[in-house]
Amino acid sequence: MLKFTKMEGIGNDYIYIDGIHQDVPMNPHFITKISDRHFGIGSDGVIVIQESEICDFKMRMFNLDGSEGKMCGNGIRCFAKFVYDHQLTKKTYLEIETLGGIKKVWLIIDNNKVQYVRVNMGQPILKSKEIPCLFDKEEMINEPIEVDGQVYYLTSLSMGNPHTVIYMNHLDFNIQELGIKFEKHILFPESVNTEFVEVVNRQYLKMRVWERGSGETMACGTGACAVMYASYINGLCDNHVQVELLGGILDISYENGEIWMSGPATTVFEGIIQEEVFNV
Ligand SMILES: N[C@@H](CCC[C@H](N)C(=O)O)C(=O)O
Repeated sequence: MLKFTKMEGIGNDYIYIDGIHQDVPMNPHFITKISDRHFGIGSDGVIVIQESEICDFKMRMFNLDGSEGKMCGNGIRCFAKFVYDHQLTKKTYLEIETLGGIKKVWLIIDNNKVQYVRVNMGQPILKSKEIPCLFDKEEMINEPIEVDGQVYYLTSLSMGNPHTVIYMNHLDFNIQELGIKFEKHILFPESVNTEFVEVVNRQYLKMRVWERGSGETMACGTGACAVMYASYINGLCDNHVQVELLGGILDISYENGEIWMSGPATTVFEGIIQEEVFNV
């Protein structure tokens, strides 16, 4: 049997499992099964807490379809709350190893409770090769790309994982139909997370996201950071914005070449996964 905690960061929900004291079967069958909203616990994916040789902890994250993601912005805030609440550490400043690099995280505690979490998300990467994006220019900033006979202007970057940002007049559109076209687009050999953005003003952006491996989610932390930076370099916003997603608002800023993200982290419930679920 495996203990788990269901947590969410503005509606981006994952199943958190302590992989330090338990053996976690990190295979796609197990991930998709427990993430299923009918046959499992229900989530956008799974996050496993591991020991790290270079940091306080290591975060592994898996999307709904079982694919492994390199970084997760909403996930890392909940990860930090998890290790603090489960007394795996007493520290309120943590360095967390991810496949998308080392992230620095601060827990803001009041009344013995984690009130919100602030993360240094590092430097955004624009180089096409490093995203990776098979575009013939070094960077893809507001470039016209034809998708199914229609032209969209794409700004692509990595926040430790790949993103492409598209500006829209409004966000009332069929994301199921459009999102998948970018996720599977030949320009992105490792697939891509796609953010659709409405600029409300220079300090307030609205977005919807289509995540690779999970489809539409209520929120994406790395996506909100990608949106902030893309909007900043396109001259559409200041260096400190509120980003509104379906599940809530994140505070994102760009200071001295690095992106900062602040937002909530919430525990929903805890439970035990029966052995028959993972012994297949
Ligand atoms: N929801 C996440 C991002 C999760 C990973 C993404 N789908 C990928 O595969 O890159 C976030 O909050 O950043």
